[in-house]
This record gives sequence, structure tokens and C-alpha cells, in this order.
Amino acid sequence: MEASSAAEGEDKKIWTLEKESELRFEVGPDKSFTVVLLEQSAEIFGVELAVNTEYHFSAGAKVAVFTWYGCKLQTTRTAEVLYVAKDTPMLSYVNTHIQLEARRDQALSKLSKGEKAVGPRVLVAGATDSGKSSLCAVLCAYAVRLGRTPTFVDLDVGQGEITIPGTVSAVSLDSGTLSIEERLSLAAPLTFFYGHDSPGENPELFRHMVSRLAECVEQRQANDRDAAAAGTVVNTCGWVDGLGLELLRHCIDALSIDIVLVMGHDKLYAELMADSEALPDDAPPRTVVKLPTSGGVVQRSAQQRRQGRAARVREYFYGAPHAERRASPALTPTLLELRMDSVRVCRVGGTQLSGGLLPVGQAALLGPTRVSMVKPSHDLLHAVLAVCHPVLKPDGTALVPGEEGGLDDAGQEIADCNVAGFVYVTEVDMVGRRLVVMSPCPGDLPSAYLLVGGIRWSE
Ligand SMILES: Nc1ncnc2c1ncn2[C@@H]1O[C@H](COP(=O)(O)OP(=O)(O)OP(=O)(O)O)[C@@H](O)[C@H]1O
Repeated sequence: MEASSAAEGEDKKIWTLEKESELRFEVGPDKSFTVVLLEQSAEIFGVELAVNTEYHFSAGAKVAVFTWYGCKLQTTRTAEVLYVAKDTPMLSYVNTHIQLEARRDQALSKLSKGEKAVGPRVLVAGATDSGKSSLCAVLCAYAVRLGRTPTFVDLDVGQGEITIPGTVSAVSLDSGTLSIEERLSLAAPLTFFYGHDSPGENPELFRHMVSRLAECVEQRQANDRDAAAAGTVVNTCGWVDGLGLELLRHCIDALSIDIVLVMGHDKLYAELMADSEALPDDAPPRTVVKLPTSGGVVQRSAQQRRQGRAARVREYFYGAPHAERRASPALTPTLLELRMDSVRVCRVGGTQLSGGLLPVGQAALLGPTRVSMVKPSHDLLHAVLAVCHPVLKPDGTALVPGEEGGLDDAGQEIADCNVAGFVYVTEVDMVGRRLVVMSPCPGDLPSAYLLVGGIRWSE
């Protein structure tokens, strides 16, 4: 067997990796790192590298370049951590992928005969930093490389891989949506704004949003045979005990999950296995499988998580640090001025009060999924606001704030709808009665209804 070796150059290194090994690196603060595949084949979280192409990674990136058959790589600049590992769980991951493919083939063949069928609905569960997102990325990329169009669902409100933290989202993947430098380069995600970075902040609202997202995913797949056969891959957050486990169970039920992959967590595996064994005889069977966590998965501190969340929001508005090298449409962040009387800022899920503390008759208004209006104030400075889709009246025209039948009627509908995008507040001018917001692209907002939660960001 060929040994891994590194040849020194001025900040450049050549690496010869033997088969089924990987080069792991972590890019330090204010640093950048470049990888080029010189010979043979390699992949990053399932996405293949093109030969002689520079891939750039910026501060905070923690990545593995894996090769099935061996390869020669060149790296430029230094990384905080940089080493070759021969012991990886990729064989178990590819075996899982093969099982999923068999189910996809079965589903496609039934659907082609006009029978009802759906491909595998996989949920990845595990503690924080157990490699859940990385496994989801690998499984999705392998499916896409075979021409499938799986739906990726992200329920990890702490990270918000598809859009921003505080959201639950789904996106249909194809070869145009996978990217080495950004993991996912997304076209039209379906996003619901939960508004907080922990599901524990408003568990009822989280349940509600997951259920709504699940309904929409099911509808989309019902109208698209290939998407139905390709199935779903669901990423979850790492809170897996107490209420966290209850919420995880809700996600499993809401999305009709039939395969749960548990990342190296014996207790969680036993609990979810017991749930599956207790399913009634007439319920669809559910398989629970334990998979090993990669030794390369990096534990992140609370501060690194906060930085990761801020980086996600920044990327939403300004694009990935190396996005300009890609062919995807560029973002054009634009400041917009909004007159306070022409927009309505709403909050979903008011103050959480126990039954005894509620004013008489106010139970419904203060419920965890109820919509209430927020008076613009300096509190909105740096808030990230979700922009709703236009709320339509029965005649098909958009509802305008202040109009008869306006917000109060539209309000609950707002909580049940996916959102069009996000802006963040850069200025609150109480004297001039205006808000200045940053939008990722020029043009009017699609609606005057904005949702606020607890997600904040500033440059
Ligand atoms: N084999 C590997 N080599 C190097 N870094 C890796 C490897 N696998 C995963 N990582 C990195 O480790 C970090 C944690 O992995 P990942 O995000 O997959 O875990 P997670 O369980 O989804 O975390 P969370 O619970 O916070 O969402 C990420 O930055 C990821 O890029």
C-alpha cells in the first residue's frame, strides 16, 4: 500500500493519499486554504472535485477530502489543523446509501406502474457535533450523483444550513445545487420562520412549523414522481434528551420517517429502537440504524456556534466568501427604506404564560402559535425579519396593511405560510417613521408583512 506523504514547498504541499483515506483540515481565524486535485479522484462531503481546479476555504471551515481509490492533492497556505486519516466511516455510509438506492428503485418501479409509493424518508439524529449534517450532505450528494432529486430537509434551527438559523426548510436537490465550497448552493427553498435558534424557546411553535413543512414536502412529492422516488433526507438538531427527544419524535412522526440513522449514540439508539418496536402492527415499519461518527468531526464551542450562526446570516445576504468564483447568480445586497405605516411587523407566538397567568379570555391571543402585531421601536434594530409572501384576498389581489379586513384576518395565515426571504434592520428612525433594511437583492419586498423573532445580526 502506498503511504501518505507530504512534500514541502513555500506554503504549498503535495499529498499522495492512499485509497479510502482522507485529508482533514481546519482553517484558522483570518486564514484561507486552497485545495487542488492533481490526479485521480476525491470528494468533499460526497461532492466530487474536478481535476486541476482550485477550491477555496475560508476561516472556520472544517473539511475532509476523501478518496475511494487514491489521489494526489496540492494544498496552499496553512491550516490550523491538517492531517491524513486512514480510519473513516465512509464504508458504512456508502453501504447505507446502497440500501437507500434499493428503496428508491423499488419506489420508482411502483410509481411507473401507477401504484402509490414513496422513496426512503431518512432522518439523521445524534448529539451535537456528531456528524449529522456531514452524513446528510454525503447521502444527498451520492443520490444526486446518480441522477436522483432527493429532498433535503433541515430542522436544525441552531444552524439553518439551507437559509438562515431560526428556520425549518426543505429544498429539492439536483446536480446544480451541490457545491464544494458552500456545501449547498440553493435555488428555491421552502422555508418556515420559527424565529429562534433553539427549539426549546417555543416548542409548540417548533412542532407547528415542522408539521407545516412536512405537509408541504408531501404535497410537492405527490406532484413529482422523481422527487417522490428519491425520498427525503432530514437533518435534526443535537438536543436529544427530555423535551429535545420529544421534539425529535414529533419530527419523525410529522415527516413519516421510515429510516432513522443514529450517529453513535447508544442511549438514543435504544430509545428510538424501542419506539419503533412499539409501533402498532398496522403502522408502516421503521428501521433504526446506528452509524459511527467520523473521528474527524470537530467539536465546536458555544462561541464557535455563535460565529457559525452569524456567518450563515452574512452568507445569506452577501453570498459565500468564495461565491464570486462560481457561476451562480450573484447577490446584490441593497438598502431599502420602508415607511412604518406601510408595513406590518408581526411576531408569531407571544409571551409564554402559564394558563393561570393569562388574562381572562386571552388564552388564544397569547398562544404559542398566535400572531400579534409589533409596534416598530428601537428594539427592531439589527433584527432579522422574515418577509412573507403576499397574503391574497379572495379576489386574488394582495392584502395591503391598513385596509379593511387587514392584518387581523391575515394574521393567522401568516403563521402558517412559508416565507419569501429575509431582511435585517440597519436603522430605526422613530422621528421620520421609517425603517431601513438590508435586502439581499434590489426591488420592492414581495409583501408588506414581516415576521420578527429572536434572530439578530449586525455587520
Ligand atoms: N471527516 C471530517 N473531517 C474534518 N471535519 C469534519 C469531518 N466531518 C465533519 N467535520 C466537521 O465537523 C463539524 C461538525 O460536523 P457536523 O456539522 O456534521 O456535525 P453535526 O452533528 O451536524 O453538528 P450540529 O449538531 O452542531 O449540527 C463541521 O464543521 C464539519 O464540517
